[in-house]
Amino acid sequence: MDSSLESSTSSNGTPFPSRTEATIGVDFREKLLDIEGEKIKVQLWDTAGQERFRKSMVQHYYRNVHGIVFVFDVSNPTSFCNLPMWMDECRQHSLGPDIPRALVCNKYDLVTSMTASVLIDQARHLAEVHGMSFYLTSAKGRKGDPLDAIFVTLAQRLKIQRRESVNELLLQCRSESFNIPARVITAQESKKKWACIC
Ligand SMILES: Nc1nc2c(ncn2[C@@H]2O[C@H](COP(=O)(O)OP(=O)(O)OP(=O)(O)O)[C@@H](O)[C@H]2O)c(=O)[nH]1
Repeated sequence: MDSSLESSTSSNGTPFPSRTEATIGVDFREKLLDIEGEKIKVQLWDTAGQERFRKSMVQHYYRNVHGIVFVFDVSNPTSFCNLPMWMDECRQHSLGPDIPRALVCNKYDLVTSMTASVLIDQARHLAEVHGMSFYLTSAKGRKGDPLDAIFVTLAQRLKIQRRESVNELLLQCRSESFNIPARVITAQESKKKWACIC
């Protein structure tokens, strides 16, 4: 969504746009997060929701995706019903289940927990089945909404994944170093091998 006029204040204290333009293609933002003392720059690619503005969404944008946030409008059940289509779109672009993902049930300020309880339960279940973190949010002025938590949690999960794959690589290097065929190893080669283990 592209914002224009600004009026009320959103949950994180920034002005909430009173009128927005539909996203055409993709919109891009950057956010600096502090994850366990490490500064991590998160790039957010917001894809157009409307089919007619999504034509320009080429394969290129799906490359190098490290996390996915599915957002639906809790006051609009159709947007929930569209979720399988979005999940399928990700699958078609080779974004596997190993990529951390979150399901965000937004515009919570427009419903009551009574009227939306069935939809929220279904969404929570969908998130559980697909291993996604689940959030109830309102981008509009509800104090304490977990907007930052969505991205912090994704970044934390990515950090853990990275650590695990580095450990795996190190283990692989170690086991490979025990399988070297018996031959003379030059000083240069042996340096390389140990550099990998360290
Ligand atoms: N009340 C309320 N309005 C919201 C909230 N989030 C977004 N909006 C409003 O909803 C309208 C449309 O925004 P969205 O439907 O989120 O836009 P989008 O999903 O990015 O749609 P595209 O740009 O077409 O991809 C705008 O007028 C926003 O100001 C929310 O949490 N509460």
